[in-house]
Amino acid sequence: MNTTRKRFFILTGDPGVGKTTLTKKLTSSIIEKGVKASGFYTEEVRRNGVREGFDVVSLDGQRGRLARDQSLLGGPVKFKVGKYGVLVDEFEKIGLASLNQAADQNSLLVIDEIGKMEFFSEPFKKRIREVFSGTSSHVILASIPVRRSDNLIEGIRNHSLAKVWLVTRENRNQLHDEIMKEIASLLAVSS
Ligand SMILES: Nc1ncnc2c1ncn2[C@@H]1O[C@H](COP(=O)(O)OP(=O)(O)OP(=O)(O)O)[C@@H](O)[C@H]1O
Repeated sequence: MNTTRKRFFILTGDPGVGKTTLTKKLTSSIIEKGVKASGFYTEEVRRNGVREGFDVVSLDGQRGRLARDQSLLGGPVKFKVGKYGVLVDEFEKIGLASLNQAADQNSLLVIDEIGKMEFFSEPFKKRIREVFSGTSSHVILASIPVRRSDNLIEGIRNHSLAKVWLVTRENRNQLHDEIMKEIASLLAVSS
């Protein structure tokens, strides 16, 4: 693989705009081409229309709790984002572990998302620094929040190997084909 070609595909956009949905569609399309993929998604958890929190789901199908409304967690909560308590241990067991299993060269690493909740995990931050150091040969599909200016996230956004797409309600249905073309060309599979 050409080592200077952009291979960090980054989605950003407002909360709820469709980054996870797009990431899932792209990942399925890429796996269908026979490319190996690992990593995780974060998914909203709703009950009777009310958001209770978020789950972390690895590409190999394991699911854990990333965060829950604090009222649902008995006892004191160490890590909080708004009304949610973040379950760092559960995130590490599923999300971080899925990045550590990352397969060989030319495989896809899915990281949805790199945000405030996930950053309560120091080992996750360390792993993120490693995978974006440019020394591994993974193709990365990741999402980052649009409004957060953390040094590590800014470093990813401005990385010479990164290409960033702003996902909006207007473009979210077109982006799949555009991004798929780039990833397919990089991995030498048909789009
Ligand atoms: N292309 C689409 N067409 C119709 N509905 C969509 C589309 N993409 C996402 N949605 C809906 O919008 C909601 C939020 O989508 P999604 O979870 O993918 O957003 P997100 O940007 O990942 O959110 P978050 O910032 O919370 O991670 C979901 O209910 C999903 O079904």
